[in-house]
This record gives sequence, structure tokens and C-alpha cells, in this order.
Amino acid sequence: MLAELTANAVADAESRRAERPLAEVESAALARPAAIDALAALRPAQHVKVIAEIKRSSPSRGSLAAIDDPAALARTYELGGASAISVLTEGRKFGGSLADLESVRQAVSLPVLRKDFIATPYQVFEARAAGADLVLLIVAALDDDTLRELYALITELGMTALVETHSADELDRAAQLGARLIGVNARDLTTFELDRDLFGRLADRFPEGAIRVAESAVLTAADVAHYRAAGADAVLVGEALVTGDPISNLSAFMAV
Ligand SMILES: O=P(O)(O)OC[C@@H](O)[C@@H](O)c1c[nH]c2ccccc12
Repeated sequence: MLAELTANAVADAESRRAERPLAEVESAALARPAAIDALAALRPAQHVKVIAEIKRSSPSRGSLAAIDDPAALARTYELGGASAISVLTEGRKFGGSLADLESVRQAVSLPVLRKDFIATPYQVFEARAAGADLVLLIVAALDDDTLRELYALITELGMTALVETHSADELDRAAQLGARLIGVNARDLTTFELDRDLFGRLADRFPEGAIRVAESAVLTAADVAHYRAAGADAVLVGEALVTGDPISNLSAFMAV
């Protein structure tokens, strides 16, 4: 499934490229004001940092929320105390778009993550051109050369990579990159199975000084407490915020 999601995302980027060539997206990316320092925004603190996600649907959970106005939801997240906003831009299975990211960028002053299946430089330039400050890189989807190339490009453009892992081996690959912001996704993107204890098992393997993000399956404050006790500096939350009351959920999560 991960290979298919990635191949589709790359194919969709190729069709956009036919309309808007690389050189054009590259100059739009370079013309943007500097990206927001996401590492500063997500720096470990007394309370857990929340990366609040805008997600309409997913292949594992189906349809979650209509979200007619992603900018309004992003403002609510900002008001509720989120430290960064994640915007799913994948269109086929997650119902997102780069237009969502652009409207969110204009609505908030928090760092914004492009959450997608990124495998080409074109997609990284698109992210920056749309105003992203962070770009997700899924280690399981990328060979080492591509991972390095994309990581270097993200950094060169002044953005921060959120490097997503799902095993000890992938976490080691993230560490070898020099990644400063590393996530462990509780959901296996190949089988969609959830393993809430994976973060805890891998917590000791994070490189010194990296910001530790627990991704997925946070529905209640108890789930946040579980990840926090295992060493998470930040949690990435989608479903609970798009289906529940975002303000009260954010305040409950941050009170942990
Ligand atoms: O909705 P949840 O269970 O709170 O999960 C959010 C986020 O972790 C999840 O959307 C996610 C994590 N990694 C991804 C990679 C691609 C798409 C989506 C994701």
C-alpha cells in the first residue's frame, strides 16, 4: 500500500508538472519569505507539543470530516495552542490538496507541514512554493540515496524535514541522515496495523538532541500520557481533532 500511495503521489505530481514546469515552481519556492523555524516551535517543553493535522479521510479510517474551510480549522488549532499544523495534501485517499496548504499558510503564523508521499524534488519545491515550513519524509518509502537527496533539498530551502520511521532500522537510517525531528508512526503504512507501543520500544534509539514525535492513534489524553511517559516531546494528532471538539481536545492533551 505504501508503494502504491507513493507511486500515485508521484504520478499526480508529474501531471501537475506538465502544467507547471519545475523551473517555475522552483522560482516560486525561492521567492517565498523565509520558512518558519519549526525546530524552535517544537523544541521540548514542560508540556507536550501538538502537531495538529487537517485530514478529511484516510485509507485506513475512511471518511472522517468534510472540512470545507481548512483555514478556519487551522485558526482554531492555533487558538487552541497547537505548535504546528500538518496538512494532508494527498488527494486520492486523504482528500487533500496543495490549495489546502496554501490557504492554511495564509491563515496562521504557526509552522505548516506538507504531509504527503514525497519522493521527488519537484514535490519538495511545490511544498515550499505553497508556503510549507516542514516536509514529511517517510523512510520506508525511500531508498537511501533519495532520502539523502530530499533531506538535503528540504534543508537547503530552509525547511525542516519530519522524518517518519516505523522500526529500529528505519530510526537508525533517520539518525544517519542527521535528522533533528523524527517521528515514529504507530500505524504501519503497509498493513495499516496499529502498534501503540512501538514508540516506547524505540524511544531509546533516538539520536541525542533529536525532537521525538509520536504519530497516530492519539484519541484521548490517556493516549498522550502514554506517549509522554515513553519520552515523546510532541504528538501528531489527526482524527481526534477533525472528528471531535478541537479546542477541548487540544487543551486536554496539553494538560497532560
Ligand atoms: O489520525 P491520527 O491517527 O491521529 O494520525 C495522524 C497522523 O499521524 C497520520 O495521519 C499519519 C502519520 N503518518 C502519515 C503518513 C501519511 C499519511 C498520514 C499519516
